Amino acid sequence: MGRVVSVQANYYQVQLEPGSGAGSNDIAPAGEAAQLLCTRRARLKKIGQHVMVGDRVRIEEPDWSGGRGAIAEVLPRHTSLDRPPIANVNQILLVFALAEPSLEPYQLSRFLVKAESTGIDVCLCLSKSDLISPEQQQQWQTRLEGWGYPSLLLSTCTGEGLNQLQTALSQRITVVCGPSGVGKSSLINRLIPNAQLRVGQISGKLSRGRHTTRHVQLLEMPGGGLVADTPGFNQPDLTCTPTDLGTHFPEIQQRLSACQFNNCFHRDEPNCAVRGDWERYQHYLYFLAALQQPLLQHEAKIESNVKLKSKHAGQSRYEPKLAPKKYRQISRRQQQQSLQDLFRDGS
Ligand SMILES: Nc1nc2c(ncn2[C@@H]2O[C@H](COP(=O)(O)OP(=O)(O)OP(=O)(O)O)[C@@H](O)[C@H]2O)c(=O)[nH]1
Ligand SMILES: [Zn+2]
Repeated sequence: MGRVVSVQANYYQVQLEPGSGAGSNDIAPAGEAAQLLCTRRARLKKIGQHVMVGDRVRIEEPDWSGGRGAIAEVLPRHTSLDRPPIANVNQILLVFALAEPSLEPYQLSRFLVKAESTGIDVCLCLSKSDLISPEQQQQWQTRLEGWGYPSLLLSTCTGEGLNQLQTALSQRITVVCGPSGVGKSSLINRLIPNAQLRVGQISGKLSRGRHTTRHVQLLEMPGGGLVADTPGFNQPDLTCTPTDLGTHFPEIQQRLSACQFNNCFHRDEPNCAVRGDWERYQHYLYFLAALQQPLLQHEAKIESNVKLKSKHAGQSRYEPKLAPKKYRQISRRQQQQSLQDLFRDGS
């Protein structure tokens, strides 16, 4: 048995589990490499079984001296991420710098919502603690606790928090993410000395890091556990539904039992207990509006193509409108116009 730690074309680098295998030929002889370069059995191709980084796999016919093998089976995945494409991740390490680049609350919120929407545990780290005073550090921590997130202070310069980070990463599969230039690669390099990930320089004026991290790869921690670096990106897109958005805010979850509605957007519903003066309420409203916008457009399109038909017993249903004669098709401009009217009426 082993774990796929990287994929290149049709080859899979598999880290072997210590002492795995039943027959004598299945057990790696002492002193042989702990990784095998594997292909995927034709049978797996036939059934459309893909192999991802993070997959736990069974290897057949290992060639110990050549360092080769063939993947015969992919075990069921516990989780599966799209970006980066990694299976069985059980922790997201979200890294934000306290300075250089400065911590933007909306941006952090967006990353938190995105991370929560995967359903995977989130561990929040505040890096470059050496750049701000202990009082300021404390202020940030207290503020983020108000959001529902304890945070770990880190610095690769002073070494603050690195032992705790090592403990947090051991025995788990962790993906490290966050904006560009916050020090993700530097942290991994400190924890895994032979990782040798490229560390970018903050580019002068913009205080933005360069995108220097690529290739999806799981690296083994000295104390156990696997970790993947990801390229920094500054604005993750939110893909959850407006209805689900509230479930990604710990503050809303805390207040939910007091809300009397089960389909509430906590916006202007009367007597909603969630609406209120908690700090991220404005973030919530902002994201909600952004998520609802495309839906409104979609609904407007449907409504312009159907009409509501009343049926007996108070029932009604939508039926397609009779198509206008071909030569009298309405212009795009008119269509736009009517969509805009709909928005005005609806708002
Ligand atoms: N002051 C200070 N600087 C740091 C610290 N950690 C990293 N840096 C610097 O921050 C810059 C960016 O570091 P990286 O490790 O490349 O950041 P990254 O998050 O991997 O960046 P991307 O690969 O672009 O996503 C480098 O110049 C590092 O030397 C820290 O703890 N304190
Ligand atoms: Zn409510």
